[in-house]
Order: sequence, then structure tokens, then C-alpha cells
Amino acid sequence: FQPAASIIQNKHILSIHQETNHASSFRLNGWVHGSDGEWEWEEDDPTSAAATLTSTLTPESIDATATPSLPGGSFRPKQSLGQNFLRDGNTVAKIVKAFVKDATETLDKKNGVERDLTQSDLRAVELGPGAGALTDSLVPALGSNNLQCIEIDPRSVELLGEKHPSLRVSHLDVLQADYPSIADEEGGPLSIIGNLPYYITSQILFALADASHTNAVRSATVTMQWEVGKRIVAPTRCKDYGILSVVFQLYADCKIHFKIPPTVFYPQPKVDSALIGLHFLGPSQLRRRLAGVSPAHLRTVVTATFQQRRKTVRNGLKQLALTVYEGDKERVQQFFESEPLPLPQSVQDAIDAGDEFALAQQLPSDWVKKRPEELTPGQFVEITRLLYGTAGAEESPLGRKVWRKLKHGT
Ligand SMILES: C[S@@+](CC[C@H](N)C(=O)[O-])C[C@H]1O[C@@H](n2cnc3c(N)ncnc32)[C@H](O)[C@@H]1O
Repeated sequence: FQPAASIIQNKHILSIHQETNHASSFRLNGWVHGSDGEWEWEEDDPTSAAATLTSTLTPESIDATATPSLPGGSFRPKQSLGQNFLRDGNTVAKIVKAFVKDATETLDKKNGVERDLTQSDLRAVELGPGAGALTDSLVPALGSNNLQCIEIDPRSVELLGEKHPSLRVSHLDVLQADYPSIADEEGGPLSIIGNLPYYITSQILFALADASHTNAVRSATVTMQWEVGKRIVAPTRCKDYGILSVVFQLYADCKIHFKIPPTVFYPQPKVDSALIGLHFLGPSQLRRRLAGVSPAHLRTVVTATFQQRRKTVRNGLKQLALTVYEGDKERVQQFFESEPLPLPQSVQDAIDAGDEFALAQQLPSDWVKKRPEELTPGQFVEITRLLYGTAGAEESPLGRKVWRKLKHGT
């Protein structure tokens, strides 16, 4: 472990950074080489990027400032905007630490094992900052240059402008956010943080999945209703398994960081919440998992089957297959009698390397008799490949608006 003096020195670097807003450099060596040859994240290594960036963020240190001070009378929470403000310093600290960890872990996995990491590598975007419960801790930890916020409530935009004059706060509906453009402007993939407005959680998440098609988003550390969080990580054959599970287990490494009780919010929601961490795979690894299938076709298949989740795949897909084969019942019959396709070489290679996703990709021969919750995300890819083929999809763009509802945005 790092001697106390150098930890203090790192804090010193952080404080210099806050004053000058110049990117400072940190060794990212929170990863350790295990005896089995695998690289692992060393949780408590105080020299790690996550530890360094959050070293000033103890629950005690932010407790006094984390509670949103809503200016009396003029900032009444609006239920219509999903405004449940965080009012507990301990929860704020845990969320911010989980965010920095998600963002830096993804960086490290993608870019090699040990390298210099600067705060500007994070390119943080906070969705729905509200009165600034998270923002007030993010600004000193990251530097206001490395954070921007998107908020629909003009009262919040004004309040944050007063509290953090150099922070960029866009007055915008988050469903209109153009992540690829923001990533272009910032010079690389974004790391998302937010205590989300729950009424549009899945639309926000689907928009992030779309943004990962162009590598515009690398991680998301976001709160949501506990029930929604459970659906994202649900395994097959579980009642929570559904479209959210298929999409996010295909697109990202997903985890529940922790459960959040209603008592830490003002006003208190009626349900528990979860902090979810998503590490998006990015286009090249996603393409391998998709085995040449277009995300738009996959969406059609997944939606058709889960709309009738009690039915077998044959019954769930009958109508769609008739449409695809232009009413040719013989072709439809042939489709339902198809043997699973051999997996492409890239998936075979992943199987050989022990990749869990690929290991569960092969369709069983009785796939038509399965119910949707029995099929893994990879098996949905395989059914899509049987129905639509891959006709050039290997090279075509993955798409800008596939999973999100089309009515949002232009
Ligand atoms: C659950 S509150 C979180 C506020 C603050 N981050 C906190 O933790 O206390 C959700 C925030 O999202 C904002 N919001 C709601 N709908 C939005 C939308 N469509 N676009 C952008 N922000 C939105 C709300 O105004 C609110 O500030």
C-alpha cells in the first residue's frame, strides 16, 4: 500500500486540480495480476484511480454539503418530473464512488492494464442533477471541466449556475440528448451518472444502449426502481427476465451495486431503488456477439416474443414470420423446422476462450417449443439470424435509434 505521505500528495494534486482545472495525472494501478494469470481490480488499493479520485469523498466529508438545500418555497419537488432528491450524504458518497469505479474499470479493461489516467478521461455526464446532491460532490472530485449536466427543470439549471458557475448545465430533455455528438465534442466515450427520473428510466437506458453502437458511452452508473434493476440482471427462467435483461446483458456487463431505501430521498418514493452499473461492450465486441445480426431485427424478434411471453416461440413469432416471408406459409413452416445454424468462427473462438455469453449462444434443436424466458440473449441472436439472415449486416452501421422509442427525439 501507498505510504500516507503520498496519499496526502495525491489529495494535494486533486486540490491543485480543483483550483486550476488543468488535467492532472494519476497512476492507474488498481489492477493486480492474480496467480491464475487474470487481472483483477484490487478493491482497497489507495493508489488506484478510483481510490485516488474519491479519496476526498468520505461520507463524513460530504455529509454537510450533500443534502440538497432547496431554496425555501421556490423549489418544491415536482412529482411530474420524477423529483426525489437525495438527502443522505452516505448514499451520495457511495454512488459517486461506484461511478468513478465503473468509469475507471471500463477504461482500464479497454485500454490496457496500467497507465496514466486523468480526470478528463472520465468525460462525466450527469443526467438530472436537480438541486445538486451528486453534482456538489462530483465537481470537487472531477473538476467542473470534466463534468456536464443535462436537466429539464429551469429552476435547477439556475441553481446549479449559481453554485457552480463554470459547470456546463444543458437545459434539455434528456431523451433529446445526442450522446454521439457530446462524445465527439469531448473527444471520447462518456461515463454517465444519475439519480434518474424513474418515469423515463427504460427510455434513458435504451438511448444509452443505442449510443454504445458508436462507442459514445462507455459506462452508466444510475439509480432506478429496485424492480427495474432486478430485471436488468435477471437470469433466464426467472420471472423478472425480459426485454431489459436480453438487451443489457447483450450490450453490457451489468451489476447491482446496492439497494437504496426510500428514506434517503425527499420526498420518499414508495419503492426501494437500486444503483446499477453498466459497462458497455462497445461496437466491436457487440458485433461479435451479434454474429452479423442487425440490432433492429433483433429488437423486432425480442419484442414479438416477449409481447406474448406465455406462448412458445413458435406461436409468438408466427405473425412476424408471416410478415417476413410475405405470407408464404410454406417458408414460414420451413423456418419453424429449421435446425440451429452453426455458430460463426468468431463466436466459436469466444467459446474456446471460455466466454460465458458465447457458451450460452447455441440454440437447442427444439427451440420453437421454448418460451421466451427460457432463451438466453445469445439464443435470441441465433433465432434472429435464422429468420432474417445476416445479409450485409456485418458491415452496416449498428444504428443510431434502435432500442429507444422513436417518438423521442428527431
Ligand atoms: C430523481 S431526481 C434526482 C435529482 C438529483 N440528482 C438528486 O439526486 O437529488 C431526477 C432529476 O431529473 C430531472 N428530470 C426529469 N425529467 C427529465 C428529463 N426529461 N430530462 C432531463 N432531466 C429530467 C428532474 O428535474 C430531477 O432533477
